[in-house]
Amino acid sequence: MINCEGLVKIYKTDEIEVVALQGLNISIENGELMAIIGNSGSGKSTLLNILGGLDRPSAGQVRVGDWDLLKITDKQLVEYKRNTVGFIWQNNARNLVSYLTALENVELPMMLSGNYDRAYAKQLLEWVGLSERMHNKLQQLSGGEQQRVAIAISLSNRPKLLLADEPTGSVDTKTADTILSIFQRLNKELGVTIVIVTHDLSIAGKVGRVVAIRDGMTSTESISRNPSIASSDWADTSSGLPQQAHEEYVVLDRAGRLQVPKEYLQALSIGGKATMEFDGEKIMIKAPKSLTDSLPIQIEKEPKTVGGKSE
Ligand SMILES: Nc1ncnc2c1ncn2[C@@H]1O[C@H](COP(=O)(O)OP(=O)(O)OP(=O)(O)O)[C@@H](O)[C@H]1O
Repeated sequence: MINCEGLVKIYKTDEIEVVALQGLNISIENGELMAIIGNSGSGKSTLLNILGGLDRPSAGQVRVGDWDLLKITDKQLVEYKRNTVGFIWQNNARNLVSYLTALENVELPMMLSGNYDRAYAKQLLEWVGLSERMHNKLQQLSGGEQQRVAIAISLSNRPKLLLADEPTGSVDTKTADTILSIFQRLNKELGVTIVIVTHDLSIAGKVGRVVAIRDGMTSTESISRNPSIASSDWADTSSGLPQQAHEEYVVLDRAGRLQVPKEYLQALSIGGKATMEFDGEKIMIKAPKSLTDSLPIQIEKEPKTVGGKSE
């Protein structure tokens, strides 16, 4: 469904350039329910905005289904956003109208895109557990209920891909669990591919695959052994993900490059250089033997002499 290779995004402002994605690789299968985690500023929202057609990539390859998002024209991008992708944000006020009912809110984008279908709008609200509240005005609904309306709206164009940026960021744990169950159900019943960007490790632990982004590149990937295990049974790993349920892998790009966590490098005082050994089974990266070796540039203490003259 999604394939990004060497994806680069550079934001240019008057004075500075920010490299938000620096050669990111990721593949997401059709029908997957997965999460993307990473520290603030690591490039998660940038990736999601590019996949959602809200932002343009600077270089690299990014494909969603048959669409090539690097080469897509502005006109095609409108069609892509209308037919292929649905979006959910943390701040749902962005796509809800407070003086309309829940049902009218779902019907509105259908009318605007010329695909009005009242039965389907009702069906969507049932799927998100709001059949009893669909005639209530938005302002009469709780934050969690409003977020569920936002999920229904995101599906109103029958997208193949659903992108959710911190969908549980402003709700309590119980509501977050409800929202995740809705995603699981939609994923299973509609077959829609769902990508969730989240800081919430308990959410991340309940999906099939979690990809961690660090400094605009994919760093590690955790694959669920058994997604149905309750998160409270799990022990934490260094990434904070449930150990018994997820197996963590480091991600290598095509050229064999990988990211070594800063903490590991700092713990061994590895600077610009390291030694690497292969013993037939393992690859070991170690700090250089002397401190001088670890400096990025080696400084020669004695000038070399050639034919009696200093060089
Ligand atoms: N429109 C923009 N103009 C300039 N720089 C930007 C813009 N949007 C994002 N950035 C920069 O790009 C980098 C990645 O930002 P991004 O929002 O993708 O990170 P994030 O992982 O989603 O962070 P958070 O979890 O805080 O939302 C950051 O350094 C950010 O300051």
